[in-house]
Amino acid sequence: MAQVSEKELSSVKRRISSVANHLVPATSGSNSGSVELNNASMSDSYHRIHGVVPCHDVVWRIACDESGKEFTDIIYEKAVGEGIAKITINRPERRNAFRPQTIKELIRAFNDARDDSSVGVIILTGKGTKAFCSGGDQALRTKDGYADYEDFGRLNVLDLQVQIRRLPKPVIAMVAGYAIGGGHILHMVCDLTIAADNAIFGQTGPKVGSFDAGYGSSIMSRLVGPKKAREMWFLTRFYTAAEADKMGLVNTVVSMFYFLSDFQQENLERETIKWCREILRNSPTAIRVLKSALNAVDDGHAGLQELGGNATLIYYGTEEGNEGKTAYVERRRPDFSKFPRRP
Ligand SMILES: CC(C)(COP(=O)(O)OP(=O)(O)OC[C@H]1O[C@@H](n2cnc3c(N)ncnc32)[C@H](O)[C@@H]1OP(=O)(O)O)[C@@H](O)C(=O)NCCC(=O)NCCSC(=O)c1cc(O)c2ccccc2c1O
Repeated sequence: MAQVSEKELSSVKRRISSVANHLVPATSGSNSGSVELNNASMSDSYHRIHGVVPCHDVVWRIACDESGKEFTDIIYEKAVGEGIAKITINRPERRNAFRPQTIKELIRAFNDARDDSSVGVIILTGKGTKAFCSGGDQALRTKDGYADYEDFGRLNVLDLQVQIRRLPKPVIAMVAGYAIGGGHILHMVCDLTIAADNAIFGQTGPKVGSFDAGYGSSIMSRLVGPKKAREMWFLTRFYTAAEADKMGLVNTVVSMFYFLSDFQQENLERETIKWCREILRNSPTAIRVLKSALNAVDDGHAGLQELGGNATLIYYGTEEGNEGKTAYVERRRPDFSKFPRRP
């Protein structure tokens, strides 16, 4: 039998390792999390340079917006020393169903996180492990929407959906328990969804006399395909996290907890933070433009406007753009002759 030389052996090893580097773990949701698994198995120069994503605990600090008004229906936090904001719907006794006040507070917190240049990623979640959000508070439903402190109804969750969609930073839904009705739509309009293994997804609209014929239908159809979207809306079934994963409704499923010695540790947030940190290592402008590009076709004119706004934003930072403004301010004719007409 022919002997294999050291050189041939090392060449085979290199090729196997190169192929292995392109494999993603077959199962998501291990306790160690997909990011760690991927990185651990990769030894190419890209991974040597960028290294593994840190997994130390995050320290949360309560945040407020510029109004300084306290939040009652949500908890708004920012991670100390990291670009992560976390917004938690805080009505666990109602399975985190929202009322108009909840939505108003969510809009305020999302506005603040958008304007805060130290924030690069926003997590949306629900208090406790039983529900992410169970949709509109049915006890407050009126003939014209949902009403709490006012004597007219609102459907202001629609404004929140648009806000999340247009927000130039990634929004990650961290889902434990039920994501139902308007709550299910909220997770769908987020850019990514990290689900715990106890998560349950579904629409109830046609059972409780409601429907979302906007993003709730169109984005769902994009995510799971037109047939599955019809199934979700027409039959109003609930789906497990594993089923949602298979349907493309979520990015990954992780076990809610893991056990370290005798202690039960929170795993869902740990994994979500890893995803945040991985995003935060990347170029914020690239992420911003990509988010608008990924939404552009589906969002029509509004989508194009968002993408176009990003082009203007970048152009303002160029010498060429600046020449136009400077010439105007100096009351002279602009000289664009030095700028290339690229092929
Ligand atoms: C989510 C559940 C499946 C959970 O069931 P479980 O058995 O775990 O818990 P309970 O049912 O006992 O609930 C505990 C407690 O919470 C109250 N609660 C739960 N969800 C709601 C809710 N959405 N509104 C009001 N209250 C809620 C429940 O009554 C219990 O209270 P107790 O006092 O009895 O302890 C299950 O709870 C469930 O199916 N919930 C209802 C889900 C639902 O139908 N949501 C509404 C869909 S419609 C919608 O969300 C919606 C909102 C909008 O703003 C729109 C705007 C524009 C277009 C469309 C919209 C839209 O469709």
